[in-house]
Amino acid sequence: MIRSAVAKEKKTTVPILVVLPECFNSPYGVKFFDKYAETIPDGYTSKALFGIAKELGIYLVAGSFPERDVQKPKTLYNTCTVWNPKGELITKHRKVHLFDVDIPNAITFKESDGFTPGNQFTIVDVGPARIGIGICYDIQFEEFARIYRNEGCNLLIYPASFSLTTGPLSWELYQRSRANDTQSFVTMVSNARDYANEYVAWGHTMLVNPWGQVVKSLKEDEGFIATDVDFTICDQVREQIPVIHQRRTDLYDIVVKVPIK
Ligand SMILES: NC(=O)CCC(=O)C(=O)O
Repeated sequence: MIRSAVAKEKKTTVPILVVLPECFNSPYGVKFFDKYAETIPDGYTSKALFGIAKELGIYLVAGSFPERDVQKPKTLYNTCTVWNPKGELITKHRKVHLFDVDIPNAITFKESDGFTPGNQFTIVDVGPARIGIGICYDIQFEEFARIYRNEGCNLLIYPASFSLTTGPLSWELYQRSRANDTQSFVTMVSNARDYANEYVAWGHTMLVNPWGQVVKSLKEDEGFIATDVDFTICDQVREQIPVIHQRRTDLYDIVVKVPIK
């Protein structure tokens, strides 16, 4: 839950943003995706999210759930929907990088056997926050986060469900790296750990600041983080260490190949 200290100081309405984890209405496993998939926005889960956002008057970055394509019902996406306080669907992000990995004696997962990848960047403005959205494995791709930074984002949100193999190695590392690379706040919001599931999530929901410091984090159990976020910290870091203006784009660059909405 994120509030703006700036808005509070100015005594304007304080936007409240709630973030849910990846695949929050379905087990995370290829064999489950088709069973749990719903069309957006007329499926059961969309209607519930619409109702909650409206009733509580919040912005809701609703983790993700399996989306069934309306035109091509066999096509499924891992999709994050974003709702405003009126209960309107303001945007959705389809996971761009699917979790296809093979680590011997640890984990083999082929998300692309169930989902089709999305093909776009997703940016949403909420009060002083310009939010770039990714889903879980999307965080491993630094160029993806860099594009959000170049587009002026100051908060990167990744609903997530890291594995028990990669979680201890890189869950915190990726968030601190992306926060440091982009001088932004970064959060990954995870499902709690549940050993009854075939895929056991790492947990450890976390918020990292633009200095790359962990602001708050949970352990593996169910829980939530509630905190104010002061985006002036972002401005300070960017002013004091102005790397964005010091890049040598005469030597290298990052190219976007799709229109950014
Ligand atoms: N749900 C996912 O995308 C898992 C990503 C993961 O565990 C990773 O290491 O990345």
